[in-house]
Amino acid sequence: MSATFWESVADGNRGLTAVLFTVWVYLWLSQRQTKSAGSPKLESGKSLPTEFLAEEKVSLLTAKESSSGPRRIKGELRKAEGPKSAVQLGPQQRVQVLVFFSSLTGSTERTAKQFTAALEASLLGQTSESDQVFLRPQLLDLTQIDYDEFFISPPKSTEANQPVDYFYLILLPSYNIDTINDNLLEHMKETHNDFRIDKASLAGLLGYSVFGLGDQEGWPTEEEGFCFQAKEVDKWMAKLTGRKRAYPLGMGDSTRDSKERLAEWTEGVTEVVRQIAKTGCLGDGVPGSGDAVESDDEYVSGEDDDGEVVVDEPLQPKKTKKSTRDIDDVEDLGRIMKTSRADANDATGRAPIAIDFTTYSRTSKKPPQTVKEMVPKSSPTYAALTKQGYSIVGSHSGVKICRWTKSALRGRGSCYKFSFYGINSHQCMETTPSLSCSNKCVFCWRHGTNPVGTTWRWVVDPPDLIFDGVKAGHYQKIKMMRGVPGVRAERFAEAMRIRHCALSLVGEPIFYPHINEFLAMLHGERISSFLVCNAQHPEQLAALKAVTQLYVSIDASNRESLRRIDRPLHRDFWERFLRCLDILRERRFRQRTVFRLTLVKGFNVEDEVEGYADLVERGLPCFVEIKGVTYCGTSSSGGKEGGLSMANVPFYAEVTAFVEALDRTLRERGLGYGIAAEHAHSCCVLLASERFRVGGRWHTRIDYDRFFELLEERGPDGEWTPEEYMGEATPEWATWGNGGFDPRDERVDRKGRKIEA
Ligand SMILES: Cc1cc2nc3c(=O)[nH]c(=O)nc-3n(C[C@H](O)[C@H](O)[C@H](O)COP(=O)(O)O)c2cc1C
Ligand code: SF4
Repeated sequence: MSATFWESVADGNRGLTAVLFTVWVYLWLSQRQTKSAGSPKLESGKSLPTEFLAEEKVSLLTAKESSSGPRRIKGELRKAEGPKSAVQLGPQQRVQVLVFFSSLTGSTERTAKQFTAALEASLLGQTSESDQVFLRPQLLDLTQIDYDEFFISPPKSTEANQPVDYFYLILLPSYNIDTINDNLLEHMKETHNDFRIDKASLAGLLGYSVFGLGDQEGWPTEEEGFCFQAKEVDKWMAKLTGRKRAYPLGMGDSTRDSKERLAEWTEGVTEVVRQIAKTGCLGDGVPGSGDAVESDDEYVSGEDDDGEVVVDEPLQPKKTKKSTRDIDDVEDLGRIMKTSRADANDATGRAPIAIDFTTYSRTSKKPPQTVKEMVPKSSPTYAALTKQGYSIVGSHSGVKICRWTKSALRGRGSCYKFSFYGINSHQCMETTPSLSCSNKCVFCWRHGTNPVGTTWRWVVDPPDLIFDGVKAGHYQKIKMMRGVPGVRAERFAEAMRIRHCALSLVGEPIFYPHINEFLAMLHGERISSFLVCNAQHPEQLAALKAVTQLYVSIDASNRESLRRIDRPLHRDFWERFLRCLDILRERRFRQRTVFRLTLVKGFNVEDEVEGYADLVERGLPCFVEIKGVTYCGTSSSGGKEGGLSMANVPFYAEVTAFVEALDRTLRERGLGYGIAAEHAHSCCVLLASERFRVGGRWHTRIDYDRFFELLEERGPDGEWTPEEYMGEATPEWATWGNGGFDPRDERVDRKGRKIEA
């Protein structure tokens, strides 16, 4: 009874308190509105704009509010509206860059002063180009400012009709002793967690970036504390600004490479600030524009490298309107090509080049009946591919950054080609000049929508259009990684120079009639070429000029198994396949040749070791890569006839057991192979010819500079041997038995959680 009484009193009290609180808030808000309507200016504080404040004790403008009531600071976090809407600068809007620093022993202060002066010269030098006006960048010492004035909400201009937008740059040394850095971090945490303040109260900033200084002699790795406070500040700024990281966190060792690292970071940051001035936003798709996920699992996708992709939803083909145009004579080809490519050419001004039917079959006498685009913009394939993150270039080429490129940018490991051949994943472009191929492999996720054919029957885009387009597409996608948490400024800067090209995305690169010209363009820019073909086009393979590494996919060891797994369109698929192996055999002393085996349990693993050994004996490739198929889906990717499930994905132990059996068989036959390297992370093992073992050590890596020298000296048809561009010894960590994970990076699982070694 008494309990009920006291409960009702308490309830009554709660109700009364709520009413009083509401009345009080209402009064407070009305008072505030009246005040601000009459006074658009800030109530106190100095104006920032024009004087250079480096040496001053800076006491700056503030958003001071009445202290008599709770203050609600509103940020402007925008939810996934698309990048362009992130921040819109009006004409003649003024942009103020604020450079914050802290320093105990003076080096960061010196660096920050030089940096600000350089930034000022650079920014003010180009103001006239844009509608925006850059105010002189201001340097602010974190020991001298009031955090409430800068790290709760952005400062406001003192002149109402002259709005200013702010961009923050923070240069911060790390200290594992108590310093001002701890106060700043504490302030940021409190602001973010303060229920009265919007979680992203700094979202009104144009953007921010952080550069950390540390000392790797005392704190060698990030795990051991190198630049740990800069990392923390970067993280909290991402939260407070609603992910407006405009450029990746930079880090430099003040005793070694800080100048170099800072120069890279400065270049990137300056470009971003300029871009903001021109466009009013952080750039296409930059997560910092307001639509990213500040979490570690943002890039979990159902893809693996090299186009061996399987996704959860099988893509349904839609009926497309059939072209009714027939070709009456050869001259009509030109007319039809012109009309069918009109929109694609508008942008480039480059016309498609003469069609070149690549079938070499003697029986095919009739030209195809229509010439159309392989992947028109209006097609379901186009929609499906772009949805999956592919950029379609012209009408039959594609580019996409693979998950390893993203992973390497974030210091989370590179693909097996770094471990085996020294390919930097963050400098690797994955592309194909032909999205079409002549197989319908069960493990190809595009089954059902991809264009297939035994002959090239589409409009042909010129190689320079493709080359320029895929590079632009790749760089655009790299730039989109700028604001992603964990991206390393150093790798980001390196990634803006493509050094490798994996021609293996999807489709069949040698199907493209001008593949040799395309390769010459790659090599002309010293971009290495790893070309994977499906062993169905022997004539094109025979006509192929030098590539850095030449692959054929070996998806099965015998005719029946290959028919079942690749579902080839060519009736003479097995003969074509064997002819390709013979071509590789001839090439083995001129090029690095590779067999790539993709193991699919239930399809091409069981009882096939002897058969694979026969194929190796026939083609004698320099290397044999063996990889378990990847599957990340919930339903069949191949439809009723050939769908895969998790049951088809071999465990790494099953892959290694297979490799050991194959290795044994090859040894028994005296073929001179051995297990050279592994990358357990991607379920991949490398068998190599003894030709690549020197002084008891495997040398699977490539001397890329030497490759280009040979190419330049002797031309793409020139004679040289793969041994001539053999690189240094395979690093110990990559050799068989050592796992193959790059020790510079941090292992994480698919959710971004750290995996202990
Ligand atoms: C007491 C002390 C503690 C430090 N702790 C760290 C640390 O935890 N992590 C790190 O990367 N560097 C650390 N450093 C290195 C400094 O961050 C580095 O020398 C920096 O450049 C100093 O900048 P300043 O001269 O502007 O203070 C420490 C240095 C000192 C003297
Ligand atoms: S080689 Fe290039 S495209 Fe292929 S997985 Fe590695 S980084 Fe990605």
